[in-house]
Amino acid sequence: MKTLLCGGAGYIGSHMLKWLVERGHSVTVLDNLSTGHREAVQWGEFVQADLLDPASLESAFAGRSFDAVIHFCARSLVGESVAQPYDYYANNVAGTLNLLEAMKRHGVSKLVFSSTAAVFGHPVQDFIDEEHPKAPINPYGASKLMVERILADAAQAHGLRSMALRYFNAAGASPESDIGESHQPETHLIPNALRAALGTGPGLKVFGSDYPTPDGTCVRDYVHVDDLAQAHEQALAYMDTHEGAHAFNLGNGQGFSVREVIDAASRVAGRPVPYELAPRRAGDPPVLVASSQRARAELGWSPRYTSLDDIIETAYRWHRNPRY
Ligand SMILES: NC(=O)c1ccc[n+]([C@@H]2O[C@H](COP(=O)([O-])OP(=O)(O)OC[C@H]3O[C@@H](n4cnc5c(N)ncnc54)[C@H](O)[C@@H]3O)[C@@H](O)[C@H]2O)c1
Ligand SMILES: O=c1ccn([C@@H]2O[C@H](COP(=O)(O)OP(=O)(O)O[C@H]3O[C@H](CO)[C@H](O)[C@H](O)[C@H]3O)[C@@H](O)[C@H]2O)c(=O)[nH]1
Repeated sequence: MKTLLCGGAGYIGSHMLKWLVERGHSVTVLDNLSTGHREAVQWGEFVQADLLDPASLESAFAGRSFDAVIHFCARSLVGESVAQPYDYYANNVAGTLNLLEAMKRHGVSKLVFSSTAAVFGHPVQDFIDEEHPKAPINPYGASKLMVERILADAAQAHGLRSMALRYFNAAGASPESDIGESHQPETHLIPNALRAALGTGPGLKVFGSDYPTPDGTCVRDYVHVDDLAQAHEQALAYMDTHEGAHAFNLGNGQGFSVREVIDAASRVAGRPVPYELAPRRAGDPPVLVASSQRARAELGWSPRYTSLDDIIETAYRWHRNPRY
């Protein structure tokens, strides 16, 4: 199978790339390297192009044929999206429209799209399933929900088959430590906790300790990047037999508080995570935990990393000696 992997130089995209190539897929990566790393594209073919530049986008399609596109490209910092909404709607919505138009021109009719738990906004139930109301509370989540709606319209108008996969908190790294998470600036909890423990980053700030949760800190559902990669491969197969636009929530179904993550990171690193309590970060819901029953039932998805310590262990191995 020939796949165009947009955003394949990024954190989740590079794990997808490795996963697909190891399973015999032929992959072309398209990335503008705005937040991704050329060093992360260690397999397949690389085309430097920007979704906002139709001519460069065209160069990725020209002379190649693809069975499907997997689309990870996005600006994805919640706080930044509040401050710079135009940039977020331009990159995440207009960029995706350019991609959809190129796919239509070149007869590619299957898409897997990176959506997010942020499409739900404040949860109204403990386990968020696909039927949960979608009421994003920031431009990042709104931009992803707009794309989901465009995909539903594209199915009806153009027969596009699509799978929106809504990740909860992607975490961990390839067990071989050849690729891993390297965002600049790093805003995610697990890398920041590990870098604080290793002394390669500043002390961790715990954003909020007065939330209505058992220990006062936010609760999240951490899912390993390789388990996400497996779901994407299953999503590609699902579209062979299913028309239309579909959406699936992807998480482990278990929530861990920031304090529990700090304890786990300390256990894994064998040393304490230096931290201080800090004010709440704008836009953080207290609890986000997935129900992934639909993905389990319909895709046959079954995450292999169910222990938080095991997930953090793979991240720790990467952060001890990051290659980029
Ligand atoms: N990391 C998470 O926990 C998480 C959770 C939910 C959803 N997501 C979504 O998953 C996707 C990947 O997330 P990530 O953490 O790997 O992010 P990332 O920033 O590491 O990867 C995104 C990649 O897309 C590229 N890119 C961005 N805009 C582009 C453009 N206009 N043209 C070409 N390339 C472009 C970047 O250079 C980067 O390599 C994003 O769409 C994000 O919104 C991530
Ligand atoms: O240095 C830090 C970093 C994070 N946190 C806290 O740790 C929790 C997890 O934060 P992350 O930044 O690791 O993850 P988010 O839940 O904010 O973000 C994830 O979910 C979002 C949707 O809600 C987006 O999809 C985003 O791309 C994805 O990484 C939050 O309560 C946050 O306040 C800290 O206390 N200190």
